[in-house]
Amino acid sequence: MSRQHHRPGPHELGQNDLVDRRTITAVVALARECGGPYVEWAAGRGALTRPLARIGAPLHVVELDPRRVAALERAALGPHVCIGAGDILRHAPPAGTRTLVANLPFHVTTPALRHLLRETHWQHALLITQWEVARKRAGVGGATQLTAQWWPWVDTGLVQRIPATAFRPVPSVDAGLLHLRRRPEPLLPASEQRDYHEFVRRVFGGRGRHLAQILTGAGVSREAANRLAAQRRPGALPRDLDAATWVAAYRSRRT
Ligand SMILES: C[S@@+](CC[C@H](N)C(=O)[O-])C[C@H]1O[C@@H](n2cnc3c(N)ncnc32)[C@H](O)[C@@H]1O
Repeated sequence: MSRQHHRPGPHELGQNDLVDRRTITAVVALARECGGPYVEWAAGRGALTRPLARIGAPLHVVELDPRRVAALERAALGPHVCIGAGDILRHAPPAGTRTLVANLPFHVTTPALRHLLRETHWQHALLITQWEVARKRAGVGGATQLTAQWWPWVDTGLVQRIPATAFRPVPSVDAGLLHLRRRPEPLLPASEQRDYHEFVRRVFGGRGRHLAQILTGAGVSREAANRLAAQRRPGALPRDLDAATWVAAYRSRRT
């Protein structure tokens, strides 16, 4: 078959569907708490879509696989549910969206997360990702550059571990439920996003034997770098900083 006519199969599309009732109930209960209108990315066969639709708030659904889209349309979930065929990496949640829910296809987790963080029309995102990804993104046991870059605007929390047996086909690793919340009161103004992102990139890419040296190399005053490093455990690295310390370090740059 030519590349042009290649139709990705279930594995390539990351079609590990949720089948565990308890997990579905927990995700939808949290979505209900966060409130609608809703967007669901990567809706699949509708394991989450159906109970989300029953909440009754507007629900905008995106799925790439045309067969799955057609099946969701046939399910006639109600006039408040809009089923869209499309790529989540290109989808912009409509203005007014409160909560975005996604059991993310594992192969696009990081690009989907990057894309989501750049989108502004959502307040909560409930994301199912591989367990290690969920832990890292939530800053458990060390934060990633991407998490640190968005922390002043988006708070992250790890809700629960989801065993691999909750999916069909069963993936090779467990998953986790990640909760991103847009901070009602950001720790930095949006106008500083670009400078702050660059600062975090410099710190993560910086050289130095210890944290104070790395921070100084990224432009933090020596005094502030020593003070912030002294508040962490010995041997701490940039990934060990929390949101408040990142902001304090950014604000302590030499002018
Ligand atoms: C892990 S399954 C989740 C399905 C369903 N939400 C569930 O929880 O059972 C991921 C779904 O994303 C779809 N998908 C894969 N890549 C996609 C993309 N780039 N944009 C939209 N959907 C995609 C797959 O076809 C699959 O239905």
